[in-house]
Amino acid sequence: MPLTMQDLSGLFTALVTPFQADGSLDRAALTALVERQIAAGAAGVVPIGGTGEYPALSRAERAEVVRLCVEAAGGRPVIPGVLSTGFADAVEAGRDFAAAGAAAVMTVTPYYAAGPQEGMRRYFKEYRDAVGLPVLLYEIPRRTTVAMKAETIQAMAEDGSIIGMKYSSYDLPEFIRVIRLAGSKMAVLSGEEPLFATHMALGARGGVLATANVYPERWIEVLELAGKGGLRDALARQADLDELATAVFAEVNPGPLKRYMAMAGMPVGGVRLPLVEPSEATVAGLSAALAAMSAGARR
Ligand SMILES: O=C(O)C1=N[C@H](C(=O)O)C[C@H](O)C1
Repeated sequence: MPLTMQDLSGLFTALVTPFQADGSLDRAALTALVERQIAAGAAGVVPIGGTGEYPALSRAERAEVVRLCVEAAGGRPVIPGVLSTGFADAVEAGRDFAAAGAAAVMTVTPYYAAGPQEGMRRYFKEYRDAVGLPVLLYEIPRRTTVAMKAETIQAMAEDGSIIGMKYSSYDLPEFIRVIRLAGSKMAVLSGEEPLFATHMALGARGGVLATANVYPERWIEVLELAGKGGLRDALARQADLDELATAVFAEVNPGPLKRYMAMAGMPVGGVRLPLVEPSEATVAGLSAALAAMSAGARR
């Protein structure tokens, strides 16, 4: 059965891509990471997004990562990122991932040569028809400079181009407009950790979160509190995670996150160029966040 918007609820972990000391894929660490997420109750996993370093991987490595995630996910949906700049490469990647067993793809708005809103709507309509997999729109203006209008997202949902989207933006008024215009036609997932509880309270059905690599259970707690209308309790439960998010996103993700994972006893190797190891100041922030999370675990 193809994935539908009803399947897009709960926590989806934006997976890092573990590397060995020589920079090659660490297949065993990736398998263990996926199994940990599924055991914790994640609804599915999202490999090779920004957190998974899509731009730094070869075509063959991306397909291998998807295949390994499908093997380890025990039937839970694997929804790989497609971060190619334009149509032909994005279609090629989507077809590779379909062959590797992906349940859907999370495809970023085309960037560098982005086009107007109507061009974006037509792009995703043709893209959906070309890849033959359900598609989630991935909007992240801070990385792409592309911001979608709620009306365009509504049109994309109504013409069947998308079954959902990851909303990675701090524009809360537009988020509310997306929920109002399109929230009954496709699933909105939050991609902004500091806004996650608020997005849930405003109508998101779940999230695609990077720090869930380390703390899936805590994010599921926040999700459940917010989903039951307990926004204040959800925000309180999220407080330690907010300090972690500030430290993790102090530099380009996933450099700080991978270092934090090593500090937390989950070694996943380093990042590939042009990303570099986090600065001393960022590591100090990560250490403070780890102390706060450890203290919070005892509460
Ligand atoms: O890889 C992802 O999916 C995510 N990427 C964003 C980023 O790297 O900026 C962050 C978001 O939490 C998930």
